[in-house]
Amino acid sequence: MSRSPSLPDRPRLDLDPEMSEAERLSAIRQHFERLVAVNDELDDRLSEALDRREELKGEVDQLKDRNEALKTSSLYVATVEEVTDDGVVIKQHGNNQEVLTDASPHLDTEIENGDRVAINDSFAIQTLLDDETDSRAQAMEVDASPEVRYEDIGGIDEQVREVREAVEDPLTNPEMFAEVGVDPPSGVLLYGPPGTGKTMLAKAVANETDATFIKMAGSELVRKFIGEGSRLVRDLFELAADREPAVIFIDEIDAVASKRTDSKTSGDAEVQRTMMQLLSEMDGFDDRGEIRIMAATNRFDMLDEAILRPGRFDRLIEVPKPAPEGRQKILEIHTRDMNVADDVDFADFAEQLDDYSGADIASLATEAGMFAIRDERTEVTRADFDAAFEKLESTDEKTVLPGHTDYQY
Ligand SMILES: Nc1ncnc2c1ncn2[C@@H]1O[C@H](COP(=O)(O)OP(=O)(O)OP(=O)(O)O)[C@@H](O)[C@H]1O
Repeated sequence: MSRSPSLPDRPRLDLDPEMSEAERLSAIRQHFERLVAVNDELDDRLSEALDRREELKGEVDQLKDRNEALKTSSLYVATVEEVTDDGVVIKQHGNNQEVLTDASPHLDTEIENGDRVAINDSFAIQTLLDDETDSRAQAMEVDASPEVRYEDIGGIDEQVREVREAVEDPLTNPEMFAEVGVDPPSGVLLYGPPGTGKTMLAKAVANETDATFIKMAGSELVRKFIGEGSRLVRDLFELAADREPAVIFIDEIDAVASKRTDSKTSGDAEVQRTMMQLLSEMDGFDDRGEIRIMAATNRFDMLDEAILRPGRFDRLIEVPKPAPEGRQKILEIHTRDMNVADDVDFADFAEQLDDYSGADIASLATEAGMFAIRDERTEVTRADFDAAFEKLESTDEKTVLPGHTDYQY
Protein backbone atom coordinates (compact mmCIF):
# COMPACT_ATOMS: atom_id res chain seq x y z
CA MET A 1 0.00 0.00 0.00
CA SER A 2 1.39 3.44 -0.85
CA ARG A 3 1.91 5.79 2.04
CA SER A 4 0.01 9.04 2.10
CA PRO A 5 2.56 11.86 1.65
CA SER A 6 1.05 13.82 4.50
CA LEU A 7 1.60 11.10 7.09
CA PRO A 8 4.06 12.11 9.84
CA ASP A 9 7.66 10.89 9.42
CA ARG A 10 8.65 7.78 11.33
CA PRO A 11 10.85 8.97 14.25
CA ARG A 12 14.46 7.69 14.18
CA LEU A 13 16.56 6.65 17.17
CA ASP A 14 20.24 7.54 16.70
CA LEU A 15 22.43 6.17 19.45
CA ASP A 16 26.07 7.18 19.33
CA PRO A 17 28.42 4.50 20.87
CA GLU A 18 30.36 7.40 22.45
CA MET A 19 27.26 8.42 24.48
CA SER A 20 27.17 8.07 28.22
CA GLU A 21 24.58 5.87 29.88
CA ALA A 22 22.53 8.92 30.96
CA GLU A 23 22.65 10.44 27.47
CA ARG A 24 21.42 7.18 25.94
CA LEU A 25 18.59 6.97 28.43
CA SER A 26 17.49 10.52 27.67
CA ALA A 27 17.71 9.90 23.88
CA ILE A 28 15.56 6.77 24.24
CA ARG A 29 13.05 8.65 26.40
CA GLN A 30 12.76 11.45 23.78
CA HIS A 31 12.34 8.85 21.03
CA PHE A 32 9.60 7.18 23.04
CA GLU A 33 7.79 10.53 23.46
CA ARG A 34 8.04 11.20 19.73
CA LEU A 35 6.63 7.73 19.01
CA VAL A 36 3.68 8.39 21.32
CA ALA A 37 3.02 11.75 19.62
CA VAL A 38 3.10 10.19 16.15
CA ASN A 39 0.85 7.40 17.37
CA ASP A 40 -1.66 9.94 18.70
CA GLU A 41 -1.59 11.83 15.43
CA LEU A 42 -2.13 8.63 13.43
CA ASP A 43 -5.01 7.74 15.74
CA ASP A 44 -6.64 11.10 15.00
CA ARG A 45 -6.13 10.62 11.31
CA LEU A 46 -7.64 7.16 11.44
CA SER A 47 -10.76 8.32 13.20
CA GLU A 48 -11.10 11.22 10.72
CA ALA A 49 -10.84 8.72 7.83
CA LEU A 50 -13.43 6.47 9.47
CA ASP A 51 -15.83 9.41 9.86
CA ARG A 52 -15.33 10.34 6.21
CA ARG A 53 -15.94 6.74 5.19
CA GLU A 54 -19.24 6.72 7.07
CA GLU A 55 -20.20 10.00 5.43
CA LEU A 56 -19.41 8.66 1.94
CA LYS A 57 -21.27 5.46 2.69
CA GLY A 58 -24.31 7.57 3.61
CA GLU A 59 -24.03 9.44 0.30
CA VAL A 60 -23.72 6.17 -1.65
CA ASP A 61 -26.84 4.83 0.08
CA GLN A 62 -28.70 8.03 -0.72
CA LEU A 63 -27.66 7.88 -4.37
CA LYS A 64 -28.70 4.24 -4.54
CA ASP A 65 -32.12 5.12 -3.11
CA ARG A 66 -32.49 8.00 -5.55
CA ASN A 67 -31.47 5.79 -8.42
CA GLU A 68 -34.00 3.15 -7.37
CA ALA A 69 -36.70 5.77 -6.95
CA LEU A 70 -35.97 7.18 -10.40
CA LYS A 71 -35.93 3.72 -11.93
CA THR A 72 -39.03 2.30 -10.33
CA SER A 73 -41.57 5.07 -9.95
CA SER A 74 -43.34 7.30 -12.42
CA LEU A 75 -42.41 10.92 -12.05
CA TYR A 76 -44.80 13.82 -12.42
CA VAL A 77 -43.96 17.32 -13.48
CA ALA A 78 -44.61 20.32 -11.25
CA THR A 79 -43.61 23.94 -10.99
CA VAL A 80 -42.05 25.38 -7.84
CA GLU A 81 -44.35 28.10 -6.54
CA GLU A 82 -42.43 29.10 -3.43
CA VAL A 83 -39.43 27.99 -1.43
CA THR A 84 -40.23 28.47 2.29
CA ASP A 85 -38.51 27.55 5.56
CA ASP A 86 -41.10 24.81 6.01
CA GLY A 87 -40.58 23.24 2.62
CA VAL A 88 -41.26 23.82 -1.04
CA VAL A 89 -44.70 24.68 -2.41
CA ILE A 90 -45.22 23.06 -5.79
CA LYS A 91 -48.08 23.06 -8.27
CA GLN A 92 -48.60 19.83 -10.19
CA HIS A 93 -49.06 20.07 -13.93
CA GLY A 94 -52.22 18.45 -15.17
CA ASN A 95 -54.38 18.94 -12.08
CA ASN A 96 -52.94 22.22 -10.74
CA GLN A 97 -52.95 20.80 -7.21
CA GLU A 98 -50.71 22.75 -4.80
CA VAL A 99 -48.64 20.74 -2.35
CA LEU A 100 -46.09 21.55 0.35
CA THR A 101 -43.24 19.13 0.00
CA ASP A 102 -39.50 18.58 0.36
CA ALA A 103 -36.70 18.26 -2.11
CA SER A 104 -34.15 15.45 -2.09
CA PRO A 105 -31.22 16.60 0.06
CA HIS A 106 -28.95 16.89 -2.99
CA LEU A 107 -31.33 19.48 -4.49
CA ASP A 108 -32.07 21.39 -1.31
CA THR A 109 -30.03 24.45 -2.11
CA GLU A 110 -30.64 24.46 -5.86
CA ILE A 111 -34.41 24.80 -6.01
CA GLU A 112 -35.77 28.23 -6.87
CA ASN A 113 -39.21 29.73 -7.52
CA GLY A 114 -40.44 28.96 -11.01
CA ASP A 115 -38.25 25.87 -11.51
CA ARG A 116 -39.73 22.91 -13.30
CA VAL A 117 -39.24 19.76 -11.26
CA ALA A 118 -40.08 16.06 -11.40
CA ILE A 119 -41.83 14.71 -8.31
CA ASN A 120 -42.54 11.14 -7.22
CA ASP A 121 -45.79 9.58 -6.00
CA SER A 122 -45.28 11.11 -2.57
CA PHE A 123 -44.64 14.54 -4.10
CA ALA A 124 -40.97 14.62 -3.07
CA ILE A 125 -38.90 16.56 -5.58
CA GLN A 126 -36.54 14.17 -7.35
CA THR A 127 -35.07 16.06 -10.26
CA LEU A 128 -34.66 19.57 -11.50
CA LEU A 129 -35.81 19.73 -15.14
CA ASP A 130 -34.56 21.85 -18.00
CA ASP A 131 -35.92 25.28 -18.35
CA GLU A 132 -39.49 25.18 -19.62
CA THR A 133 -38.74 27.56 -22.45
CA ASP A 134 -36.09 25.09 -23.68
CA SER A 135 -38.52 22.21 -23.84
CA ARG A 136 -41.15 24.43 -25.45
CA ALA A 137 -38.69 25.67 -28.03
CA GLN A 138 -37.75 22.07 -28.79
CA ALA A 139 -41.36 21.07 -29.33
CA MET A 140 -42.76 24.12 -31.09
CA GLU A 141 -41.83 25.98 -34.19
CA VAL A 142 -43.29 29.46 -34.40
CA ASP A 143 -43.15 31.38 -37.65
CA ALA A 144 -44.80 34.80 -37.76
CA SER A 145 -44.77 34.85 -41.55
CA PRO A 146 -43.98 31.58 -43.29
CA GLU A 147 -42.66 31.99 -46.82
CA VAL A 148 -44.73 29.33 -48.61
CA ARG A 149 -47.43 30.51 -51.04
CA TYR A 150 -50.17 28.59 -52.79
CA GLU A 151 -48.35 28.86 -56.10
CA ASP A 152 -45.38 26.99 -54.60
CA ILE A 153 -47.55 23.90 -54.20
CA GLY A 154 -48.05 21.72 -57.25
CA GLY A 155 -50.31 18.84 -58.20
CA ILE A 156 -52.78 19.12 -55.34
CA ASP A 157 -55.02 21.99 -56.48
CA GLU A 158 -58.16 20.36 -55.15
CA GLN A 159 -56.57 19.99 -51.71
CA VAL A 160 -55.47 23.65 -51.79
CA ARG A 161 -59.05 24.62 -52.58
CA GLU A 162 -60.41 22.52 -49.71
CA VAL A 163 -57.90 23.90 -47.24
CA ARG A 164 -58.71 27.44 -48.27
CA GLU A 165 -62.39 26.78 -47.75
CA ALA A 166 -61.92 25.07 -44.37
CA VAL A 167 -59.17 27.24 -42.90
CA GLU A 168 -58.86 30.47 -44.82
CA ASP A 169 -62.55 31.41 -45.15
CA PRO A 170 -63.34 31.10 -41.42
CA LEU A 171 -60.33 33.34 -40.68
CA THR A 172 -60.96 35.97 -43.30
CA ASN A 173 -64.73 35.88 -43.48
CA PRO A 174 -66.16 34.60 -40.19
CA GLU A 175 -69.36 36.68 -40.56
CA MET A 176 -70.37 34.62 -43.55
CA PHE A 177 -70.47 31.47 -41.46
CA ALA A 178 -72.46 33.30 -38.78
CA GLU A 179 -74.95 34.65 -41.30
CA VAL A 180 -75.48 31.35 -43.03
CA GLY A 181 -75.60 29.68 -39.63
CA VAL A 182 -73.10 26.90 -40.18
CA ASP A 183 -70.11 26.11 -38.08
CA PRO A 184 -66.82 26.00 -39.92
CA PRO A 185 -64.86 22.78 -39.51
CA SER A 186 -63.15 22.70 -36.12
CA GLY A 187 -60.01 20.99 -37.20
CA VAL A 188 -58.62 19.95 -40.55
CA LEU A 189 -56.73 16.71 -40.82
CA LEU A 190 -54.40 16.21 -43.77
CA TYR A 191 -53.46 12.61 -44.39
CA GLY A 192 -51.31 10.89 -46.95
CA PRO A 193 -47.81 9.63 -47.66
CA PRO A 194 -44.74 11.57 -46.47
CA GLY A 195 -43.44 14.47 -48.52
CA THR A 196 -46.64 15.29 -50.39
CA GLY A 197 -46.99 18.90 -49.22
CA LYS A 198 -49.07 18.68 -46.04
CA THR A 199 -46.80 21.00 -44.07
CA MET A 200 -46.57 23.32 -47.07
CA LEU A 201 -50.36 23.57 -47.20
CA ALA A 202 -50.54 24.58 -43.54
CA LYS A 203 -47.74 27.12 -43.95
CA ALA A 204 -49.26 28.56 -47.10
CA VAL A 205 -52.67 29.07 -45.54
CA ALA A 206 -51.03 30.80 -42.54
CA ASN A 207 -49.04 33.00 -44.89
CA GLU A 208 -51.97 33.96 -47.07
CA THR A 209 -54.12 34.87 -44.05
CA ASP A 210 -51.31 36.75 -42.27
CA ALA A 211 -51.61 34.30 -39.41
CA THR A 212 -48.79 33.07 -37.19
CA PHE A 213 -47.84 29.50 -38.01
CA ILE A 214 -47.31 27.39 -34.89
CA LYS A 215 -46.14 23.86 -35.51
CA MET A 216 -45.92 21.15 -32.90
CA ALA A 217 -44.47 17.75 -33.70
CA GLY A 218 -46.65 14.98 -32.26
CA SER A 219 -43.54 12.98 -31.47
CA GLU A 220 -42.36 15.84 -29.25
CA LEU A 221 -45.59 15.62 -27.29
CA VAL A 222 -44.72 12.12 -26.21
CA ARG A 223 -42.66 13.22 -23.26
CA LYS A 224 -40.77 11.41 -20.61
CA PHE A 225 -42.46 12.86 -17.56
CA ILE A 226 -46.08 12.62 -16.64
CA GLY A 227 -47.91 15.89 -17.23
CA GLU A 228 -45.35 17.31 -19.64
CA GLY A 229 -47.21 16.40 -22.82
CA SER A 230 -50.53 17.80 -21.65
CA ARG A 231 -48.79 20.91 -20.40
CA LEU A 232 -47.24 21.42 -23.84
CA VAL A 233 -50.66 21.06 -25.44
CA ARG A 234 -52.02 23.75 -23.12
CA ASP A 235 -49.02 25.96 -23.87
CA LEU A 236 -49.64 25.46 -27.57
CA PHE A 237 -53.21 26.74 -27.36
CA GLU A 238 -52.22 29.57 -25.00
CA LEU A 239 -49.49 30.66 -27.37
CA ALA A 240 -51.92 30.60 -30.28
CA ALA A 241 -54.36 32.74 -28.28
CA ASP A 242 -51.54 35.24 -27.65
CA ARG A 243 -50.62 35.37 -31.30
CA GLU A 244 -54.05 35.52 -32.95
CA PRO A 245 -54.70 35.08 -35.82
CA ALA A 246 -52.84 31.80 -35.77
CA VAL A 247 -52.74 28.43 -37.49
CA ILE A 248 -51.83 25.55 -35.19
CA PHE A 249 -50.31 22.64 -37.06
CA ILE A 250 -49.77 19.34 -35.25
CA ASP A 251 -47.55 17.15 -37.38
CA GLU A 252 -47.44 13.36 -36.85
CA ILE A 253 -50.63 13.51 -34.80
CA ASP A 254 -50.68 9.70 -34.75
CA ALA A 255 -47.94 9.85 -32.10
CA VAL A 256 -50.49 11.07 -29.54
CA ALA A 257 -53.74 9.92 -31.10
CA SER A 258 -53.28 6.29 -32.01
CA LYS A 259 -55.92 3.68 -31.32
CA ARG A 260 -55.90 2.64 -27.71
CA THR A 261 -53.58 -0.22 -27.02
CA ASP A 262 -54.35 -2.68 -24.27
CA SER A 263 -51.03 -2.28 -22.57
CA LYS A 264 -51.17 -0.46 -19.28
CA THR A 265 -47.66 0.92 -19.10
CA SER A 266 -47.31 4.37 -17.64
CA GLY A 267 -45.91 5.58 -20.99
CA ASP A 268 -49.14 4.71 -22.76
CA ALA A 269 -51.19 6.29 -20.01
CA GLU A 270 -49.19 9.47 -20.45
CA VAL A 271 -49.84 9.48 -24.21
CA GLN A 272 -53.56 9.04 -23.46
CA ARG A 273 -53.48 11.96 -21.06
CA THR A 274 -51.84 14.13 -23.70
CA MET A 275 -54.49 13.17 -26.22
CA MET A 276 -57.26 13.90 -23.69
CA GLN A 277 -55.80 17.34 -23.12
CA LEU A 278 -55.75 17.94 -26.86
CA LEU A 279 -59.37 16.84 -27.17
CA SER A 280 -60.47 19.01 -24.27
CA GLU A 281 -58.67 22.04 -25.73
CA MET A 282 -60.45 21.43 -29.03
CA ASP A 283 -63.83 20.87 -27.36
CA GLY A 284 -63.55 24.15 -25.49
CA PHE A 285 -62.73 26.00 -28.63
CA ASP A 286 -64.72 28.71 -30.36
CA ASP A 287 -65.07 27.60 -33.96
CA ARG A 288 -65.28 31.12 -35.25
CA GLY A 289 -62.23 32.35 -33.40
CA GLU A 290 -59.06 33.61 -34.92
CA ILE A 291 -57.27 30.31 -34.43
CA ARG A 292 -57.50 27.42 -36.87
CA ILE A 293 -56.27 23.94 -36.07
CA MET A 294 -54.67 21.62 -38.59
CA ALA A 295 -52.96 18.29 -38.17
CA ALA A 296 -51.19 15.81 -40.41
CA THR A 297 -50.50 12.10 -40.40
CA ASN A 298 -48.96 9.44 -42.60
CA ARG A 299 -50.83 6.77 -40.63
CA PHE A 300 -54.51 7.51 -40.94
CA ASP A 301 -55.33 3.86 -40.30
CA MET A 302 -53.80 4.10 -36.82
CA LEU A 303 -55.85 7.05 -35.59
CA ASP A 304 -58.19 6.82 -32.63
CA GLU A 305 -61.68 7.65 -33.82
CA ALA A 306 -62.19 9.94 -30.83
CA ILE A 307 -60.17 12.64 -32.54
CA LEU A 308 -62.29 12.46 -35.70
CA ARG A 309 -65.62 13.20 -34.01
CA PRO A 310 -67.59 16.32 -34.96
CA GLY A 311 -66.13 19.38 -33.30
CA ARG A 312 -62.65 17.91 -33.44
CA PHE A 313 -60.80 16.96 -36.62
CA ASP A 314 -64.00 16.90 -38.63
CA ARG A 315 -62.64 17.84 -42.05
CA LEU A 316 -60.45 15.17 -43.58
CA ILE A 317 -58.38 15.98 -46.62
CA GLU A 318 -56.36 13.31 -48.35
CA VAL A 319 -53.08 14.49 -49.83
CA PRO A 320 -51.91 11.78 -52.23
CA LYS A 321 -48.76 11.43 -54.26
CA PRO A 322 -49.08 13.51 -57.43
CA ALA A 323 -50.34 12.22 -60.78
CA PRO A 324 -48.16 12.83 -63.91
CA GLU A 325 -49.50 16.37 -64.54
CA GLY A 326 -48.98 17.18 -60.87
CA ARG A 327 -45.43 15.87 -61.05
CA GLN A 328 -44.81 18.09 -64.08
CA LYS A 329 -46.13 21.10 -62.15
CA ILE A 330 -43.90 20.29 -59.16
CA LEU A 331 -40.87 19.89 -61.46
CA GLU A 332 -41.62 23.31 -62.93
CA ILE A 333 -41.95 24.85 -59.47
CA HIS A 334 -38.66 23.43 -58.23
CA THR A 335 -36.76 24.47 -61.35
CA ARG A 336 -38.23 28.00 -61.45
CA ASP A 337 -34.89 29.57 -60.62
CA MET A 338 -32.80 27.10 -62.59
CA ASN A 339 -31.30 27.62 -65.99
CA VAL A 340 -32.95 24.66 -67.70
CA ALA A 341 -31.82 23.65 -71.21
CA ASP A 342 -34.28 23.54 -74.11
CA ASP A 343 -33.93 19.77 -74.45
CA VAL A 344 -35.78 19.23 -71.16
CA ASP A 345 -39.42 18.26 -71.57
CA PHE A 346 -40.97 18.10 -68.08
CA ALA A 347 -44.25 16.62 -69.32
CA ASP A 348 -42.35 13.70 -70.78
CA PHE A 349 -39.93 13.37 -67.88
CA ALA A 350 -42.75 13.47 -65.30
CA GLU A 351 -44.24 10.33 -66.86
CA GLN A 352 -41.35 8.23 -65.63
CA LEU A 353 -41.51 9.50 -62.03
CA ASP A 354 -44.06 6.95 -61.02
CA ASP A 355 -44.72 6.93 -57.25
CA TYR A 356 -42.58 10.04 -56.67
CA SER A 357 -43.73 12.42 -53.93
CA GLY A 358 -43.31 16.20 -54.10
CA ALA A 359 -40.33 15.90 -51.76
CA ASP A 360 -38.74 13.29 -54.06
CA ILE A 361 -39.19 15.59 -57.04
CA ALA A 362 -37.68 18.50 -55.09
CA SER A 363 -34.56 16.47 -54.32
CA LEU A 364 -34.42 15.18 -57.90
CA ALA A 365 -34.34 18.77 -59.20
CA THR A 366 -31.57 19.72 -56.76
CA GLU A 367 -29.61 16.61 -57.71
CA ALA A 368 -29.89 17.46 -61.44
CA GLY A 369 -28.55 20.94 -60.71
CA MET A 370 -25.63 19.37 -58.81
CA PHE A 371 -24.71 17.27 -61.86
CA ALA A 372 -24.49 20.44 -63.96
CA ILE A 373 -22.37 22.17 -61.31
CA ARG A 374 -19.99 19.21 -61.08
CA ASP A 375 -19.56 19.50 -64.84
CA GLU A 376 -18.98 23.24 -64.50
CA ARG A 377 -22.01 24.01 -66.64
CA THR A 378 -24.59 26.70 -65.89
CA GLU A 379 -27.35 25.00 -67.85
CA VAL A 380 -29.17 21.94 -66.55
CA THR A 381 -29.83 19.43 -69.33
CA ARG A 382 -32.06 16.40 -69.82
CA ALA A 383 -28.97 14.25 -69.25
CA ASP A 384 -28.60 15.82 -65.79
CA PHE A 385 -32.22 15.00 -64.94
CA ASP A 386 -31.73 11.44 -66.21
CA ALA A 387 -28.56 11.07 -64.14
CA ALA A 388 -30.35 12.43 -61.07
CA PHE A 389 -33.21 9.98 -61.69
CA GLU A 390 -30.76 7.07 -61.96
CA LYS A 391 -29.08 8.15 -58.75
CA LEU A 392 -32.32 8.38 -56.79
CA GLU A 393 -33.52 5.06 -58.14
CA SER A 394 -30.28 3.28 -57.31
CA THR A 395 -29.88 4.71 -53.81
CA ASP A 396 -33.59 4.43 -53.11
CA GLU A 397 -33.51 7.81 -51.43
CA LYS A 398 -37.14 8.36 -52.16
CA THR A 399 -39.41 8.94 -49.21
CA VAL A 400 -41.00 5.52 -49.20
CA LEU A 401 -41.00 4.40 -45.62
CA PRO A 402 -40.80 0.71 -44.88
CA GLY A 403 -44.23 -0.65 -44.09
CA HIS A 404 -45.89 2.54 -45.27
CA THR A 405 -46.86 1.42 -48.71
CA ASP A 406 -50.16 -0.08 -47.66
CA TYR A 407 -52.00 2.99 -46.47
CA GLN A 408 -55.51 2.32 -45.39
CA TYR A 409 -57.17 5.62 -45.93
N1 LIG B 1 -47.07 19.33 -53.71
C1 LIG B 1 -45.85 19.85 -53.64
N2 LIG B 1 -45.49 20.88 -54.43
C2 LIG B 1 -44.24 21.39 -54.36
N3 LIG B 1 -43.30 20.95 -53.52
C3 LIG B 1 -43.59 19.92 -52.72
C4 LIG B 1 -44.89 19.34 -52.73
N4 LIG B 1 -44.90 18.36 -51.81
C5 LIG B 1 -43.69 18.33 -51.24
N5 LIG B 1 -42.89 19.26 -51.78
C6 LIG B 1 -41.48 19.50 -51.42
O1 LIG B 1 -41.15 18.61 -50.38
C7 LIG B 1 -40.82 19.30 -49.17
C8 LIG B 1 -41.48 18.58 -48.00
O2 LIG B 1 -42.88 18.72 -48.09
P1 LIG B 1 -43.82 18.79 -46.82
O3 LIG B 1 -42.98 18.97 -45.59
O4 LIG B 1 -44.90 19.75 -47.05
O5 LIG B 1 -44.37 17.32 -46.83
P2 LIG B 1 -45.32 16.61 -45.77
O6 LIG B 1 -46.44 16.03 -46.55
O7 LIG B 1 -45.65 17.55 -44.67
O8 LIG B 1 -44.36 15.46 -45.31
P3 LIG B 1 -44.28 14.66 -43.91
O9 LIG B 1 -45.51 13.82 -43.86
O10 LIG B 1 -43.04 13.87 -44.11
O11 LIG B 1 -44.19 15.70 -42.84
C9 LIG B 1 -41.33 20.69 -49.37
O12 LIG B 1 -40.53 21.62 -48.67
C10 LIG B 1 -41.22 20.89 -50.86
O13 LIG B 1 -39.91 21.25 -51.22
